[in-house]
Amino acid sequence: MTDRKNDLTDLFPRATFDPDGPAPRIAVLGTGYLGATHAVAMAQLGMEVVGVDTDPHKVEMLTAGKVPFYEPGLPELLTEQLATGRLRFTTDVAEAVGWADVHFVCVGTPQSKTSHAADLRFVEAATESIARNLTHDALIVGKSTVPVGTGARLRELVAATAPAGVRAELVWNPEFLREGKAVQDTLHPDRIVLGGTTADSEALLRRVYAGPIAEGSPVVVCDLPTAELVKVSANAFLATKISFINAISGVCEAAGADVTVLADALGHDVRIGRQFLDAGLGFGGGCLPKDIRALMHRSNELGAYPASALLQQVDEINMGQRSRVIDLALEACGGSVLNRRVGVLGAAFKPHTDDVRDSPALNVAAALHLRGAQVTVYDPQAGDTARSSFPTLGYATSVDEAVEGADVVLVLTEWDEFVDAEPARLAQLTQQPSLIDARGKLDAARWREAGWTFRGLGRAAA
Ligand SMILES: NC(=O)C1=CN([C@@H]2O[C@H](COP(=O)(O)OP(=O)(O)OC[C@H]3O[C@@H](n4cnc5c(N)ncnc54)[C@H](O)[C@@H]3O)[C@@H](O)[C@H]2O)C=CC1
Ligand SMILES: O=C(O)[C@H]1O[C@H](OP(=O)(O)OP(=O)(O)OC[C@H]2O[C@@H](n3ccc(=O)[nH]c3=O)[C@H](O)[C@@H]2O)[C@H](O)[C@@H](O)[C@@H]1O
Repeated sequence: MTDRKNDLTDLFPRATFDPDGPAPRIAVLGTGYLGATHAVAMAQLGMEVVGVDTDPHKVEMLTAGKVPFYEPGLPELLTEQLATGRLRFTTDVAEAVGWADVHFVCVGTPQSKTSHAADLRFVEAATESIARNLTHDALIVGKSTVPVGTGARLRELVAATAPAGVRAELVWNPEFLREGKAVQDTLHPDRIVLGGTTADSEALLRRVYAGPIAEGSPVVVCDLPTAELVKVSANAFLATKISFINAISGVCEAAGADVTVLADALGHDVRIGRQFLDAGLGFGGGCLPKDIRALMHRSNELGAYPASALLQQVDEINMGQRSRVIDLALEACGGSVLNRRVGVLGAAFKPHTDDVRDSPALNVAAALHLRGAQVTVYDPQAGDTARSSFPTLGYATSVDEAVEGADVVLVLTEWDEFVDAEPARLAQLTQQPSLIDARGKLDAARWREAGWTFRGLGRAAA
């Protein structure tokens, strides 16, 4: 780190208006999936960065060059950026805030324990801790996903908390990265949304994102509520697209049509597009489910009932897919899974991550376990995270071990390892070769030829 003395009076304007002056120093509060990626990416873009977390274990790991979760490409970039001396991690928020010019808020906004609303305690605490520790003019940038209206309330908090004489602006710059592709999405975003900026803060953020902007990422400058709503609307639209195809998959099943071929045909229409039309077990993860529920809740608060009614249906259709897979498993075992061996392939909420937050796969596995099945789960990356969330399930360290002696095998996350598995060899390991493909990615003909009874969502039974 260079030892640059902070100028308590003009640092913010200097960083904004002088393109040849020192690049703004960045603090990133919260070093989870979003924040760790963001901190590393900001260093990669050439800025000096400090990542701050209240969890000393995470800070220790990141400082040692270890990413506390599985995200392809991130460990290599972390190691590279630590070596430049531009990137460091700390639990000392006062030191980090006193040092930085731009403070990104990347802490969690989980679903509240008692309602569909977002729990904003972490965002409030992080923003308050920034405002309280400011020693010079600074920009606070919200990146966490929040209900519309949050930024306006946080501005009041900052105004009430920041030391007298310090100029602190608060803006919203939501994040759209996908887990599994987080590095790529952060460095090459589809768009950069800047909400509630002044000319100064817009210029400063354009400087922070100069790399992606030069590469063509479009910048949308808007007011604070629009920026907050763009984020949750994007997730709500993606969720709606998935629930739409899952609703149609039910019609396909009843009518003897094939939902995968149908989705391909729909996707050729550029107005529709093929992405997010994979029918199956539905969406899970740390974001889509809680974000549509938070938007449902906020729409109700605002009296915007059509939005909440629509999202209620999207949520119900999505949760219904989990029940449909449980029903298929019961059916495959003759009506009851009591004392039956169930091999579960997949625990993560999607491939290329070890994230099991609201994972449909683990939800189905746990439901079958509750009905008396002996469930053995295998996931190439999410075994440890799954075990700590659902310690009562059985865990295997290979596909073979999970399939061994199974009465039915369920593919619940579409890892390549499962899609490319050898059906003939695996059939020999089972009690009876019975398979449920809940993600629609397996080649049914290949598995049937190898002797498997193959069932999937959205395709007629053979
Ligand atoms: N996970 C993802 O792919 C994306 C997440 N988001 C949004 O980003 C936000 C964060 O999500 P994740 O990174 O997944 O959550 P996470 O739970 O992985 O990370 C949050 C981190 O914040 C830390 N933290 C809590 N309070 C703090 C404080 N006062 N000061 C410093 N650190 C604090 C926690 O210890 C934790 O490490 C959420 O609003 C989420 O909806 C947005 C886009 C993508
Ligand atoms: O706000 C967030 O945190 C992020 O949420 C999602 O990203 P992510 O949760 O990483 O995962 P997605 O790739 O969107 O998948 C979400 C879920 O939908 C499921 N899905 C996806 C696509 C599809 O066609 N069908 C389907 O069931 C996946 O299996 C997974 O469970 C959004 O795609 C990101 O843009 C957003 O930034």
